[in-house]
Formats: sequence, C-alpha cells, structure tokens
Amino acid sequence: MRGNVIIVGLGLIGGSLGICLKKAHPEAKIVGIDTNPEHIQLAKVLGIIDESANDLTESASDADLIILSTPVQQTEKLLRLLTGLPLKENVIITDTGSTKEKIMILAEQLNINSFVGGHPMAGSHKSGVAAAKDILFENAFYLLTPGGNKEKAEILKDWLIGTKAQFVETTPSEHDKMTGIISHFPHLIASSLVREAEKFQGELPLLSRLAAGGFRDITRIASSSPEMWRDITLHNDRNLIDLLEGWKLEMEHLIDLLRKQNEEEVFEFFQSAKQFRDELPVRTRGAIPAFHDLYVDVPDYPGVISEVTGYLAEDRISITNIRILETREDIYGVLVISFQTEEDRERAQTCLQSHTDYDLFIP
Ligand SMILES: NC(=O)C1=CN([C@@H]2O[C@H](COP(=O)(O)OP(=O)(O)OC[C@H]3O[C@@H](n4cnc5c(N)ncnc54)[C@H](O)[C@@H]3O)[C@@H](O)[C@H]2O)C=CC1
Ligand SMILES: O=C(O)C(=O)Cc1ccc(O)cc1
Repeated sequence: MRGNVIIVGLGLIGGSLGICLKKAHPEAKIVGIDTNPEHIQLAKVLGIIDESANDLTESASDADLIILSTPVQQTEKLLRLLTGLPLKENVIITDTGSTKEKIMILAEQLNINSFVGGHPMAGSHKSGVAAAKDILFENAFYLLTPGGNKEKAEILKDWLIGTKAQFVETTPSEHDKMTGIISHFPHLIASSLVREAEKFQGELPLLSRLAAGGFRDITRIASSSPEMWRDITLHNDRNLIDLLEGWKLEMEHLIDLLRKQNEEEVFEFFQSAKQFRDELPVRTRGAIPAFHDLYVDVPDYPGVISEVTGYLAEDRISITNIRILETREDIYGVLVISFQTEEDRERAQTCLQSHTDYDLFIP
C-alpha cells in the first residue's frame, strides 16, 4: 500500500510495527514522533522511520494511517489533541494500548469516528526501539476493537499484514476483562512477589543468589516499564480490584488449609492448577510469549558451551539466550538454549542429535 503513516511513540511496539509496515509496504512513508529525541534518532539510525516530525499538529493532516503507540494515559492526551486537527477524510487512527475500554469511550466522546482500537498481544519486558523486531507479532493474537468501523478495520489489517499476526475482533469490555486476567493481574503478582522477596534480603544475604533460577523466570515481567504498567493498571482498575479481591480470598483459603495441614486439599490446589496450565495451548504466542527452549544435558568440561553453540552456528541457527541450570548438585549441568521460533528449535535438535550424544529435552 502507498500512503503516509505516522507512528507516535517509537518504542518496542511502535518500532516493531514500523519495521513490519516497511517490509510489507516499501512505498509507504513512515514518519516518527516521540517526545524523546534520542528515541527518534535511534529509530532513524535503525532505518525504522523515513522522517520525523515534532508533533501531530505539524504532521497529522497528511496522514493516511496514524498509530498511537505510547503508554495509555499519553494515548488519551493524543486523542484529545487529534480532535482539534485537520485530518484526511479517509484517515485511520489506531492505537496499540494494552487497555481498550477507557480509550474507546474517549474516542467516542471525542467523535473520532476514524478510530479502530488495537492491541497486539505480544511483547516483552523490554522497552524501547532498540528491542524492536519484525517477528515480534508473528502468530500472536492482535486484538481489534473496531466499534462501528468495520471497513476501516479491514483496511487496517491490510496495513498490518506484515506483522503476520492473527487478528481477532472483540469488545472493549471483554478485552479488558480477558487481558486483566491473563496479563495485567499476573504483572501485579509478579511485581508483588519481587517486593516480598526484597523485604527478606537484609536478613538472608544468600537470597538474591538463590533467586537466580526459577524465581527469576516467573518474575521476568516485573522488569517491564513502570510507566507503562502504572497506566495499564490505573486504566483497568475495576477488573483488577475484583481479581485482587478474589485472590485475597484464595490466599486466605490457602492459609487455612496449611494451618489445618489439609493434605488432600493442598494436593488438589496444585493438581487443579497443573491440569489447567498443562491444557493451555502451546506453540502460539500470547501475552506471555512462548519460549522455545531446548535443554541439553551436557558433561561439565571446559569448552562444552562453545562446542554446542559452534554446531548451531555451523548450521546458521540463531539463538536468543543461553544459560546453565544451576539447580543440580552433581557434576553435570543442563544447558538451556532459547530460540526465536519453533522451527529453529527443531533444527537445533536435529543438528545436536547428529553431532553429539547429549540428551536433549523439550520442556
Ligand atoms: N511492551 C509490550 O510488551 C506491549 C505494550 N503494549 C502497549 O503499547 C504501547 C507502547 O508500549 P511500548 O512500545 O512497550 O513502550 P515503550 O516504552 O517501549 O515506548 C513508548 C514510547 O513512547 C514515547 N512517548 C511517551 N509519551 C509520548 C507522547 N506523549 N508523545 C510521543 N511519544 C511519547 C516514549 O518516549 C517511548 O519512546 C503501550 O500503550 C503499551 O501498553 C502493547 C502490547 C505489548
Ligand atoms: O513480556 C511479557 O510476557 C508480556 O506480558 C508482554 C506484554 C505486555 C503488555 C501487553 O499488553 C501484551 C504483552
């Protein structure tokens, strides 16, 4: 497609969308806006934007597509700004915010009838344009709240074809309920777990070193942008308060079970959680990205890591992360190698099977 695209907010999401747009529509002009000049500079250096503009007032009138990819309370300010500006008749305005109810209500109040709400359900705890990548949204759900703008939603999907995401339409209220449960609430809990651990750091100096394994994994999302999560939780306050109230009851029930040493029900607590989790679909991306990990049971000798990574490099298989599981006390270690895609993990498995006799596991 041809046309002028403005991306406001050149961060992880705005930057990644910019790359996808350029790949699918090389003839489109991408103009970037960001309050931080360093972010604009980096987006230019990385070739994500063609030009920059100081603000929407100066640039919006030429735009065919405007993407607001800022923290959600900033997005509200930008919507207010847009109402006063001259715009093309067929312009499409969309956002990428993690909440939809307040944004959709505001767009309606402001009479912005070219607005199609959007939320790509993929991302990371990393922020900023430096972390942007074209495959971020591949196979991920991309939720749309078009309201009455069905036709504009179809054109928006064409613009966003390069994301290779799976578009799903929903209502703002259902959106905020669902993302509250599977994304926003887990973020609150992850940050709360970290804050709890921090309280004991003084009296237990070994704690942070012990926390390097599983604890680090389940609290990864607590390293996300505090500004972004402040805005999300303040927007989705009602759903989150309900969820936290329910959680309080669940925790009180758990305290009761432990006090009573109720073996059967404590087992049931873990059993039902395991069953639901094990039944969740894998291999598709969601708010919690799938990690394509391969466990390699390697002998503990010098050079074993470079041997394994060397085989992968020979076959040109990219890895995204590598670490050693330190939970075992015997002389062996387990190397955990993460890959960007399922295909890469399968190729790595075949590659290592042909070069070594190390045991390989897929978790
Ligand atoms: N990080 C993630 O994993 C995901 C984030 N989202 C949503 O997408 C939006 C953007 O998130 P990220 O890209 O992760 O954030 P980010 O922090 O990486 O980038 C945000 C960018 O917006 C700029 N900015 C802030 N206020 C601005 C304003 N008023 N005008 C112009 N630029 C402004 C910042 O300088 C920054 O460069 C948020 O609404 C977030 O809720 C949606 C899906 C996933
Ligand atoms: O890093 C993670 O696991 C995330 O949860 C990423 C994320 C953050 C915000 C969203 O609205 C959607 C996805």
